[in-house]
Order: sequence, then C-alpha cells, then structure tokens
Amino acid sequence: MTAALELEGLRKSFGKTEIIRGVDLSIGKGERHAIIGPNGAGKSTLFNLITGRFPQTSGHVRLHGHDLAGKAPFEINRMGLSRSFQITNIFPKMTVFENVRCSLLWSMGYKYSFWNMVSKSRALNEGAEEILEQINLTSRRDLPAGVLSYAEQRALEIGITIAGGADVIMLDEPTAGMSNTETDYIVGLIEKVTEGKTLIMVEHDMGVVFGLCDRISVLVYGEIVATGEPEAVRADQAVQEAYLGAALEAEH
Ligand SMILES: Nc1ncnc2c1ncn2[C@@H]1O[C@H](COP(=O)(O)OP(=O)(O)OP(=O)(O)O)[C@@H](O)[C@H]1O
Repeated sequence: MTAALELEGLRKSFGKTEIIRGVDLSIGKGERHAIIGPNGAGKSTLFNLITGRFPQTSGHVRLHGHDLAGKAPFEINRMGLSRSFQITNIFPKMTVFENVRCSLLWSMGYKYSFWNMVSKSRALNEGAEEILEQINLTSRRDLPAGVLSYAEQRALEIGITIAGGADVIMLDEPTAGMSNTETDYIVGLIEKVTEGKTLIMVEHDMGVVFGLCDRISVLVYGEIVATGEPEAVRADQAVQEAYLGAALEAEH
C-alpha cells in the first residue's frame, strides 16, 4: 500500500550548515505520527520541507506516492496536505465563522475577489457550520476571532487546517502554552477531527504524544534516531540518552 507521506534521503542546508541530515520516513494512511526531539533538532525545518515552504537541498518528499519537488505550498495543500503553525494564524478581526468560511473558500480554489459573489453559497455556509460544530465553536461563531481565549483560538486554527478536507494534517505544537485542562480539551478535539485521517504532529508534551500517537519518530540534530510505537521508543536506549530521559524527568 502506498504511504500517505514518504521522506527519502531528505537533506536541507542553510548556507554551509546542514540542518536536516538524511531523513527517511514512511507514514501510513490513517496513522497518527509524532515527531519529537530537543530544541533546534530541525522539527520545524522538516515541516517546512514537507509543506513546500523550503526547497530541500536533496532527497524526496512524496504525498500519496507523488513527488512534491518544485511544488508551491498552495499546490501541496490542494493535493491534500494541510498544516497549522506554531504561532496562531487566524484573522483576528474577522468573525470565527468568517475565518472558517474563508479557509473553505480558499481550499475550493476561489480567489478572494469572488468573496461577495459566493458569500451566499449554501454549500459553503453549511460546510463552515459543520466545522464549527466539530471544533465546538458554534456558540462563538459571530465573535471576532481575536477575542476568543487562547485555547479557542488554537481550536479555530485546527478548524481552519482541516477545513479544506485534506487527508494529511500536520500540526505544529498544537498544545504549546496550554494548561492541563486546555491540553486535554485540544487533544480530544484533535482525536475527533483527525479520525480516519493521517496526522503528523510536532509536540513537546510527552503525555500528549504517548497518548495520541500510533508511532513516534525522534529527531536529534537533523537525523531520526528512532521510529516506532510509543512503548518501543520510550524503552529505546539511544532515545533515552539523546532526549527522552531528560524530557520525561522534566515532566516530574
Ligand atoms: N531559515 C533559516 N536559516 C538559517 N538557519 C535556520 C533557518 N531555520 C532554522 N534554522 C536553524 O536550523 C536549526 C533547527 O531549527 P528548527 O526550528 O527546525 O528546530 P526545531 O526542532 O523546530 O526547534 P524548536 O523545538 O525549538 O522549535 C536551528 O539551529 C535553527 O537556527
């Protein structure tokens, strides 16, 4: 079966510094996969290579078997891959509903100048309402997005990420800066909205990673030092030494 996402010999240098140093990884359809690793390991860079934000120095990224070389981020998005960012990426003055509708519109390939023409489109509105339901923000639909709580804004961002119907969802630190209660809330939401989809997430909270993901890859200094099911990764000696021991200790 073709993998949802496949990385082969992926490398990225900035100037003379090699940041991603030969990554091979295959993520299956419907898998929930976490990429963990210490600060500066190259996790965000890897995300940026996969989503077409940075061109790779060498190697391949394949989405459902199609090589993404030379594709712009919006083209990759239309091929079914959608990402969120570490920093919340919403339009604060637009309403919650408009934020979702706007991302739906974009994913359908309309230009923003057609906004008024299609604003009455029933399918579009119904689609946006459905997403608001899924992210539990129906009661907030007419508020400017900027007045939502931090956790609600992150939920909205997840809604925007899934709005186009992408089947590969990439989330960059979705629970960063959250309390335990907020984290539980967002994890439940991620579980719900990614049901049946492929999820790839960068996450520092080990509780989230071990609870949510089918497999984990540990990136250290631009290389994957281990990939496997949570318990195998947790027990891996190299991972303990390189990263996890310190991260788990830090949690206690
Ligand atoms: N555009 C760039 N130009 C030069 N160096 C960069 C660029 N982007 C990232 N780097 C460097 O690449 C390295 C990896 O950064 P990256 O942000 O990918 O790590 P990370 O694992 O996501 O870290 P964190 O967990 O802190 O977010 C860092 O040393 C960073 O300074």
